[in-house]
Amino acid sequence: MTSITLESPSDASASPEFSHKFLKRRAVGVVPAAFSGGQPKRGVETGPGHLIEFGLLEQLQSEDLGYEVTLDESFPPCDSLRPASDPLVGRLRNARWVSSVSQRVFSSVRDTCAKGAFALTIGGDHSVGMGTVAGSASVYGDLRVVWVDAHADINTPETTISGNLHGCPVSFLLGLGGTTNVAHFEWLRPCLTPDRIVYIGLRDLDPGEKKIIRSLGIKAFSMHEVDKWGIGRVMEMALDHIAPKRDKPIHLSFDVDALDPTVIPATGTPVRGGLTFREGHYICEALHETGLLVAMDLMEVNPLIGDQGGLLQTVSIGCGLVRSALGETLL
Ligand SMILES: NC(=[NH2+])NCCC[C@H](N)C(=O)O
Ligand SMILES: [Mn+2]
Ligand SMILES: [Mn+2]
Repeated sequence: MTSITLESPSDASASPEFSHKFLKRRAVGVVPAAFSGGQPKRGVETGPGHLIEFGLLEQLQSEDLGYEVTLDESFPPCDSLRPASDPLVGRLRNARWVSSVSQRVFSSVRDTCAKGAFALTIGGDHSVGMGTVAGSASVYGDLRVVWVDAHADINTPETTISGNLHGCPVSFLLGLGGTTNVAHFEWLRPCLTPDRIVYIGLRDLDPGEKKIIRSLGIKAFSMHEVDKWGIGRVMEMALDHIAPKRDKPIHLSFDVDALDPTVIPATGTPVRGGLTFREGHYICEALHETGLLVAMDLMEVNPLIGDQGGLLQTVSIGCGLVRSALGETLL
């Protein structure tokens, strides 16, 4: 991995108080997953650039947070890995392209985790979630996943209606419904079990996805449960499910469309009735507090959706979610 290390504030290295159950260093490795091939709307591949331009990396290095930040600068531009021909694989669109980019994300996340640093992936569409989670799981065998999303992204090659792979990464991670035999994805082996993932924020599932979640007994807190219990109880119950003794490494895969479209307008598949600004931040804060969080994805920021004001709001809130997951507090 070619990468640059941005200069850190001088006092950052001198943070002897850094204590984390799994990370070895106060360091973040950032993968700018500039990719749109998992869905049809262009623009989402420029999400990482906008987040970085808004100052995300500097914010993580700031005096307040003090991380050593390394950007994977060699991450290829969106279209450079696009194959000349990418015929449908069954119903799946851009399978070859999604596979090669996800594999690239996989290596970068794996390398960051292997160094004991926090792996932050910014996207980019959520199809590469198969690479991020596979990458952290390859280092942390006992990984748990918190998937925050309006969607379950658990369609299989058989259940998908759209054929868009950003609706499928979880089924690949679990090895469901023929995913282990899809052309081009030979590199990806199942690395998760249904009891090790929990969903928060769901509200727009395809019929086949509901069946899968019910039949596998996957723990899911839809917006109904968030309304019923409040986000505080939901986070306690979610953690009790995946890490009752609070001793397992956790990967947070955060699709910004989990938040309400009034909060996050610049995203490709908005669904009304979503999480509030504070609920989104609370999820990140509560996960940071566990001292178990080893990786985060912030996905589906699409700067081409909506107006300039909505873009600025989306990007600034996106950065805030990452800062919360990395320890920013209100007091
Ligand atoms: N990462 C996302 N925004 N996923 C949206 C998926 C929508 C729909 N369930 C599909 O499979 O096409
Ligand atoms: Mn989504
Ligand atoms: Mn998603």
